[in-house]
Amino acid sequence: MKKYIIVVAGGKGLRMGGDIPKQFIPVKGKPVLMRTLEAFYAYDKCINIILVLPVDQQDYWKRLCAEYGFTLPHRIANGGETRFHSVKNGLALVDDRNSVVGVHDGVRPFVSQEVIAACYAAAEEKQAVIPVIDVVETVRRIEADEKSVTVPRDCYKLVQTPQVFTASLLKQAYGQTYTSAFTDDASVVEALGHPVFLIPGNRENIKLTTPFDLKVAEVLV
Ligand SMILES: Nc1ccn([C@@H]2O[C@H](COP(=O)(O)OP(=O)(O)OP(=O)(O)O)[C@@H](O)[C@H]2O)c(=O)n1
Ligand SMILES: C[C@](O)(CO)[C@H](O)COP(=O)(O)O
Repeated sequence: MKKYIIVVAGGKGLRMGGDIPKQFIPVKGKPVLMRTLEAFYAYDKCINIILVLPVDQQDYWKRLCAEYGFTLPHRIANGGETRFHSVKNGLALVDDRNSVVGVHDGVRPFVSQEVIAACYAAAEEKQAVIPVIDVVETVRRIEADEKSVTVPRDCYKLVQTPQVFTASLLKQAYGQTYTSAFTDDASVVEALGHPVFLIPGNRENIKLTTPFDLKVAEVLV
C-alpha cells in the first residue's frame, strides 16, 4: 500500500502569538516543522509527505530549508480558511488507489515512532485510526447558574494526531460540506457514519499551542 502523510501547518497560531509563525520557531536550534517532517521520514523513507502551508509563508519555508540544509522530499499545498480546508487542499495531491493517508499537525514534533507505526499498521485493517491518551486530572462539566459537576474521566480521551485512514474513505469524508464541528479528521469521517478505532498515543506528542508549550518542548527534545 502507498503511504501518505499530510502535515498541516496552515493556521494562524493566534494562541501562540509572536513574530514568527509557530511552526517555524526553533526548538533546540531546529524549526518545529523540520522536526515533525523528520519523524515521518524516520518511520518510512518512502512515505509521500505533503506539507500544507499558507501561500504567503511558502517562500519563507523554502529559504529556511536552504538555510538549514533541509532536503527531505516533500510537496507543498496551500493552506485554507480552517484546518478542514487545509486538509482538503492537501488531499487533492493524494492518489487514493490502494493508499493510506495520515493527517498530522505540523506543530506536534514529538510523536513517537511507535505511535506512527501503530496508526499506519492498524489503518490497513480498521480504515480509520486515531491516537488518544488518558485524562490524568479530574474533569468537571460547567452547568447553568455557576454550578459545575465532576464527570467520570474514564469516559473521555484526549485526541492526538496522526489520524490515519484509507485514502478513499478520507477523500469521501472531505467531500462533505464543512461544519464547525469538524475539529479533527475523525469527526469528518464519523459524520459519514464510519467508526473510528482508538489506539494509545504518546504523552510527549503535545500540540504546540501556547508559549507555555514551547517551554515544555525545549525539555522534550
Ligand atoms: N486554517 C488552518 C488552521 C489550522 N491548521 C493547522 O492545524 C494544526 C492544529 O491547529 P492549531 O494548533 O489550533 O493551530 P492554529 O489554528 O494555527 O492556532 P490558533 O487556533 O491558536 O490560531 C496546526 O498545525 C495548524 O497549522 C491548518 O493547517 N490550517
Ligand atoms: C486535530 C487536533 O490536534 C486533535 O487534538 C486538534 O483538534 C486541533 O486543534 P484545534 O485547536 O482544534 O484547532
